[in-house]
Amino acid sequence: MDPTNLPTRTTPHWDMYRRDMFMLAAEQKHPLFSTDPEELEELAKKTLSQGGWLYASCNAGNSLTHRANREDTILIPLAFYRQRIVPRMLVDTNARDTTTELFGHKISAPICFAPVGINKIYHPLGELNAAKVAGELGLPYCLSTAASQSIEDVAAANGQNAMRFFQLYSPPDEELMESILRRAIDNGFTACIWTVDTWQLGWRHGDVANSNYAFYKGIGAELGWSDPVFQKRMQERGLSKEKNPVETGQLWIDQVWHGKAFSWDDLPRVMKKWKDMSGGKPFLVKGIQSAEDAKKAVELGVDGIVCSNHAGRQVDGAVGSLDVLPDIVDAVGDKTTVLFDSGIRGGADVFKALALGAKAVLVGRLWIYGMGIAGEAGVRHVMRSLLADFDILFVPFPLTNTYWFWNN
Ligand SMILES: Cc1cc2nc3c(=O)[nH]c(=O)nc-3n(C[C@H](O)[C@H](O)[C@H](O)COP(=O)(O)O)c2cc1C
Ligand SMILES: O=C(O)C(=O)c1ccccc1
Repeated sequence: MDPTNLPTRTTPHWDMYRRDMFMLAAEQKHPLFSTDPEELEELAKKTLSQGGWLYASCNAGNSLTHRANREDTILIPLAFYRQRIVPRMLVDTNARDTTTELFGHKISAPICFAPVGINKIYHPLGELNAAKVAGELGLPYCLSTAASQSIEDVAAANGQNAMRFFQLYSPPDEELMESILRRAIDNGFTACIWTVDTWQLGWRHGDVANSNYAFYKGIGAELGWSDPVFQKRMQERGLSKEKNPVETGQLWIDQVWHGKAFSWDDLPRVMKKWKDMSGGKPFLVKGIQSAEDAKKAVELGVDGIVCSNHAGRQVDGAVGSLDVLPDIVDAVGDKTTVLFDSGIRGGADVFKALALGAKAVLVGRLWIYGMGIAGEAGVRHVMRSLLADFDILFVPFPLTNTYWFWNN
């Protein structure tokens, strides 16, 4: 195929990445690394530090939930493997356009960067790599409370007009919570995503066996170290970041991620705080896997839910996230914005989640591995590959309602 002869479109140009790949072939060069997710994983395993690889790849227990997110078995086809697309031909797809709106913001595709903590274990610049690429591609970026770069630096890397969310692990210390929310709001974070499935970490054998908890060694406390209220808390204990990086790192993690489970009664309080402080910006809960919980969250007034099982890292033996999406969409899809994550590895997966009713998806491990392999360029490569892959399958969505699907 003549790479200069691809159809031209106005926005966005995801298929340009296909052209870039063709051009490499013409120049006898190769892409940065394979775009096949399985090979990506293999390469990440070889390239990342042992701790980085373990932390990104470990799942709860026997990985049953992680596998349920994607895997087929002969007897019980599950999740992404069960859902199949029925391709239809000779539909005019030349005018396809992946842009969509999320909470009033135009984004260039229904794909967001999932919140991921302690990115410095993958690359010295950590979160800045992903925030920058997200801004550049016009995709929402979500910053984790357990980040290893500050709110301010991430916002600057993400860019002025970029859409960014703040993922909250809520500290019981109200003054501290207000302070981090204030900084997020002042730095242009337009929605709060409260994660409710990780009051404590899942039991991940690889991490347990290797004592692989970087946040307990002083990585992942950047939001605290750069926070005036947390700085006060350090001083009260006679600690400083410079002299006591490990203790203050532990103090931060113990504060924000205290192992104390909140309940539904806490939701209105946390949401009200964000709403009052931000002038009513969207508040979402992340980690919902049942229609009943989705209904409860909607009754309490959330603006959105993230149907997610944390990539299978929390409850071993839980249902596949895609398998529960239809029930959740059925229960609340007309009342709230339903986002989806856990197990997205390619364009067809994004397509399936959207076809089952998600408004957009979040992606985690794909770009983590890309970052671990090749920093900012690795994130860009993985995400442009995902977009190019999605673009091929994408047809304007009114059409998809009529013909996209086969399952069971
Ligand atoms: C290494 C790693 C760290 C994560 N850290 C966070 C976090 O700090 N906060 C959060 O809400 N979710 C966190 N998650 C979950 C992701 O936001 C997301 O739900 C999940 O990765 C999506 O599945 P995928 O990786 O298969 O795309 C983390 C996931 C991974 C793999
Ligand atoms: O590991 C995780 O899944 C996660 O959510 C997390 C929480 C705290 C620090 C780093 C990551």
